[in-house]
Amino acid sequence: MPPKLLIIEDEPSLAKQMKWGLSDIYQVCTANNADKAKTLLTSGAFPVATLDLGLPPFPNNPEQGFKLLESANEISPHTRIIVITGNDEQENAVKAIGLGAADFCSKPLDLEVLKIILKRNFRICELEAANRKLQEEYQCSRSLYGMIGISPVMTGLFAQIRKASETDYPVLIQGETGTGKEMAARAVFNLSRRSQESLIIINCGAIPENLLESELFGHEKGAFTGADSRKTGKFELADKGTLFLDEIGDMPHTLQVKLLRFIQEGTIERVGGSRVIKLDVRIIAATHVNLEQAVKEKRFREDLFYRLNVIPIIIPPLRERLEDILVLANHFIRKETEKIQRDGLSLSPAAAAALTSHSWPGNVRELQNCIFRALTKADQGIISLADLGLSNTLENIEPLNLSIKAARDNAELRVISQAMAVTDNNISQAAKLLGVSRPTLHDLLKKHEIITNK
Ligand SMILES: Nc1ncnc2c1ncn2[C@@H]1O[C@H](COP(=O)(O)OP(=O)(O)OP(=O)(O)O)[C@@H](O)[C@H]1O
Repeated sequence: MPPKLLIIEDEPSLAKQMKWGLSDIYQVCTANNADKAKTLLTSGAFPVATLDLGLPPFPNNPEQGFKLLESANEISPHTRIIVITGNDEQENAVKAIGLGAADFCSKPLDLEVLKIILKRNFRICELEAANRKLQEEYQCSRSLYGMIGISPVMTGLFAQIRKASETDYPVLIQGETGTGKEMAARAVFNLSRRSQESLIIINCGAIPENLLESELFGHEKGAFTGADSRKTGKFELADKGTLFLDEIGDMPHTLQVKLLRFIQEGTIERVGGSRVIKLDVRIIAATHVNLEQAVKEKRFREDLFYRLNVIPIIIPPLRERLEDILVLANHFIRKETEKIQRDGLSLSPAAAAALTSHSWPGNVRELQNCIFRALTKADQGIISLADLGLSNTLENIEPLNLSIKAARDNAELRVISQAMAVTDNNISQAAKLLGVSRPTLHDLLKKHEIITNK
């Protein structure tokens, strides 16, 4: 389909001439007044529009055109407006550009000149659209509702979260402590059609068993000693919305049965009550324990596990996504320094290397705390190795050599040694494997002081 062009022109003969001359290149629509132009622009369907500044009710005055230009910038900010002005109205053209017009073309119109201007502006529009798309994709692949990650596993995880949010099925998020399970649950909720309703969060591991039941399902007045009024449980509070059951692995067996019943039938009963209450709640559960193992050990009901695990989301520990560590660290530095208005702090190379070689048993939360702690210690503009206080990794860090040359030399040495090993020091075969000539390999062997007996 040819791209759409809007011609805003009140002079019927000129509009007709332009339409006739441009219809074989563009899908041309015309508007002979500002109101009609605004209505058409609202669709956002026109990458480019031409605008004759003199519009009714004052065709000899450019003010109506200027006003429309300003509104067009708001109604359809991506439309490039080409202003059509009289030859002797240079001032108006300049003013129009100042108000946001992309270009101008003088009257009397030379159709060939207009075609060149249009072509250029349609091209710019295409490039701008492609750039916006790239930026959106880039942003989407690096973060999702505050979750940062550039590693392939994290970008894959963002895609999984988006998919999960399109349905109403239960989601089971598994991952070590501090990996971002709650963040992932919030992202699923925020992206889902239920995002305007409540997200109710309960940590099943933090509440004693006897209280957890009434916290979740509510109780009737007099249900037990001390129940002097009726209590609405989290399930009812989450009606139409989402219930996030954190640390589901810690849920006692008796409550696992009640949860299973809810998932199967969509109903609950309050403690001490006999009324069956039908609810519409999406369940997201999370745990740091290996639930499959817990099922094997009969600590968790197998049927409930399968009911919850309809959409499994597994968040890998930080040590399995090393690419994310510095991105996260810099994110936390930026976020915190903005808060405390202390710009320009950055990690020293040694500190950066220490962060990537630490094993992070506490995952992202531990990294975040480590950065916050370091920020309180860092003076001047640098966060040093000592500021991080990662005592257990310090001894393991070799003196730093972050030069590209050293990295290349290391890689070179490694592959040459491997090639020589697999070919039993046969220079011709090794050179072939490495994709270099024999003399080059000889030079490289000399450079790396690799001694061969052949
Ligand atoms: N990908 C991420 N990007 C930015 N911040 C993150 C990311 N993952 C985790 N965090 C931060 O790390 C901390 C821990 O995250 P969260 O509470 O979601 O983890 P969790 O797995 O639910 O932890 P727990 O197992 O203790 O319940 C939070 O402060 C969160 O903001």
